[in-house]
Amino acid sequence: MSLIVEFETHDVRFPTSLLLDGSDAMNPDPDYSAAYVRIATDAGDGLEGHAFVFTIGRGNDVQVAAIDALAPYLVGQNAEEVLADLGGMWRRLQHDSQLRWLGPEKGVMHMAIGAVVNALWDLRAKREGKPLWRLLAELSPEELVDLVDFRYLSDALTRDEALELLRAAEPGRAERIALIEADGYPAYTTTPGWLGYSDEKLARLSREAVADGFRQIKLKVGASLDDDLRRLRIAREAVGPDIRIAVDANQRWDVSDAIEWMRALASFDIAWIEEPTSPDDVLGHAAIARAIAPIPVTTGEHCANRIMFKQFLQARALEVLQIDYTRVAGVNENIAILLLAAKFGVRVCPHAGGVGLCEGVQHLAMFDFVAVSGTLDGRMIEFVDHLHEHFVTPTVVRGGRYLAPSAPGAGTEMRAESIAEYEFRGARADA
Ligand SMILES: C[C@H](O)[C@@H](O)CC(=O)C(=O)O
Repeated sequence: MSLIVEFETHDVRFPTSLLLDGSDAMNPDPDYSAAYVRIATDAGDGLEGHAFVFTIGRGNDVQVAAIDALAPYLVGQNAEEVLADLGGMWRRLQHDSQLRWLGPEKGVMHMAIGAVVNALWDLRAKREGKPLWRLLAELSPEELVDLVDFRYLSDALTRDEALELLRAAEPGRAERIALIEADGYPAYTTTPGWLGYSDEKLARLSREAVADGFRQIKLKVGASLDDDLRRLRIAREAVGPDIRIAVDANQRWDVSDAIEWMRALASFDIAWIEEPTSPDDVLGHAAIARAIAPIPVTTGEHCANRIMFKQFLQARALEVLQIDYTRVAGVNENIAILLLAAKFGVRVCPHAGGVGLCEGVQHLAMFDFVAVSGTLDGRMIEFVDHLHEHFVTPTVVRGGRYLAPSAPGAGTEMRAESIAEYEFRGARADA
């Protein structure tokens, strides 16, 4: 038996100068940051759980403080019992009445629970000697539904319906594991699309993306309609008619603006419009989806929890669902969201535009293919080409596809040298 004895956090911030000349319409100059947590036991095996919440800079100290507040729930606990019942641990943290008061189930405390849950999954996968996607994909349907809290979901997805979905997907698991290991998982890239890039850089990166095997690129939009029209002309010219171009407004518009703006861009054969308005506005997304059909509407990177995703699906307010590795309460909640998407027949294209998100979310997408949806149709994981060098097992994307991780763990362990170099020690910057 071993105990959880170490619970260590770090405020890690990567200056924007490392990244790009301005990011998107709502985050013009972000420092990519990680509110990082490391969990260790006294097992003496040298194995640790590492995870983080992705933030964009000045709020990272607040997020770290929220994670620190969870230490008393973990330190001193029997590690084997905790890792054997991660559904129970998630529900214990999520149902805690005092933690719920800081939510419920949204915001920095919800994401702090997610970081702790994800770090425990990283540790469990290391102990089992498997990449997380493989560990999850080999759990039985009964083990998988035990990970999920179906409270608030039963009007859309019951435990029995989830069991039925998972059992129906059991045949072919071995073949799909082999397929993922042989061919990887499709990716698309946002690398050409950041708002601060010159027209020349946009055209060059778009051509390079096609040469690298990507079949879809994504452009940030929403700052200026004239600029968006010009940039889409340049991108379409650079990639040709067969490569898909998605656009992302990062919550910039009101509903009527979104409809008007997207109608102006429709002639460029848009693959999807991402975050057209507030991530809390389910009915707004539904109105936009109806008005601009057949352009698909998508959201998810700021969707607070499985209950919000449920409503987006019930209202037919999105046609593509974008899970995010650190926005909700960890692997368990993301499994609930993947089951909801499968129930409603909605394709999942995970968000990954941030530090470490590619490394983490690839595991969930591969698990979904093997054990939940059983399909790759129209599905792809976002890829952004920065900061992977700071991870012990960085994402590998080749020929427009994520190669299946083989190293044990969740891929979310940062190199100690990077944490030391980019640990934020200053005073909190002026708001
Ligand atoms: C600030 C983040 O980089 C954000 O722009 C990422 C994002 O919206 C995406 O990758 O999509």
